[in-house]
Amino acid sequence: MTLLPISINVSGRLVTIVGGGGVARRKCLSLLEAGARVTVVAPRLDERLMKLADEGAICLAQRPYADGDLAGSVLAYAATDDPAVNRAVAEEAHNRGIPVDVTDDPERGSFTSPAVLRRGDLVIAVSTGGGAPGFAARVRDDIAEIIGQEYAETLLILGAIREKLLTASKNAAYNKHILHDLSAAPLPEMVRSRNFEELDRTLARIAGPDFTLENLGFGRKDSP
Ligand SMILES: C[C@@]1(CC(=O)O)c2cc3[nH]c(cc4nc(cc5[nH]c(cc(n2)[C@H]1CCC(=O)O)[C@@](C)(CC(=O)O)[C@@H]5CCC(=O)O)C(CC(=O)O)=C4CCC(=O)O)c(CCC(=O)O)c3CC(=O)O
Ligand SMILES: NC(=O)C1=CN([C@@H]2O[C@H](COP(=O)(O)OP(=O)(O)OC[C@H]3O[C@@H](n4cnc5c(N)ncnc54)[C@H](O)[C@@H]3O)[C@@H](O)[C@H]2O)C=CC1
Repeated sequence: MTLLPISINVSGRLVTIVGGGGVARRKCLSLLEAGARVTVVAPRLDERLMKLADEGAICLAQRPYADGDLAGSVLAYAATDDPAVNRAVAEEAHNRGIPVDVTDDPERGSFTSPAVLRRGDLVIAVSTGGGAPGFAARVRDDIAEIIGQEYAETLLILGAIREKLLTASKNAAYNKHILHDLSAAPLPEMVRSRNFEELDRTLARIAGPDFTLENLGFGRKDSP
């Protein structure tokens, strides 16, 4: 399958997961990380999901799926161990125009879940189009060896520079040129080695003398 990767904002929105086993748990934890309001419909619950329901972190309908359960959801997951139930969930989702991940039958669904690496706001998602999900996780782990926490810190710095640049000057071509050069510079390497003097010199050279870590609101020694 050739799929289109997109990044969806589910913050504060309702997402329904039908099924409450290990697969549902994995989807649920990613959804909570992204700030979704999650409802799980399943007669039998994984221990972790049960605990989340007890804590009020998710809503629970502890019963078999019934047509209509997807009302008001922006996304749906069919994650039961019963293919007929997953098909019924897929059908309701398609009828309502709700994107659905059919976890046992990707061709029937409208999206699949990638293996995800998060470094702060930096998100790296790996998909094999359903070909070999375990391999997607392995590729994600390989990337994690290369892309460390310094990329999250670099992103914070670049975000602050971008905001300052965009407020200071409306010259889009000039800003684009600076941001391009900053993105290409070895900033993550400098952050990793805590070489903040060189980082400051590089920022000043590319963006201008005002662009020091201190001026951007980052304390020196513990920056950013
Ligand atoms: C289509 C998709 C639908 C979806 O769920 O979205 C799907 C479907 C299926 N997965 C199956 C098996 C496994 N899935 C994993 C793991 C993950 N599966 C994920 C996604 C996806 N799995 C979507 C495609 C993603 C893509 O290809 O890009 C990950 C990446 C993300 C996530 O789940 O959030 C997560 C890694 C999470 C992490 O580590 O962070 C492992 C490894 C393990 O468990 O350790 C195994 C066993 C090894 C193997 O089979 O490879 C089976 C057979 C079930 C059976 O045999 O009964 C089906 C059904 C079928 O293939 O038809
Ligand atoms: N996408 C993925 O990453 C993977 C997908 N799978 C597929 O996902 C399915 C689920 O896997 P697990 O979570 O490990 O299974 P599991 O056996 O741990 O959980 C199944 C869940 O489905 C619920 N369920 C059964 N009938 C239901 C109904 N009528 N309405 C609502 N809920 C119902 C059960 O109460 C239980 O909570 C498997 O059948 C397999 O095909 C399996 C492994 C990985």
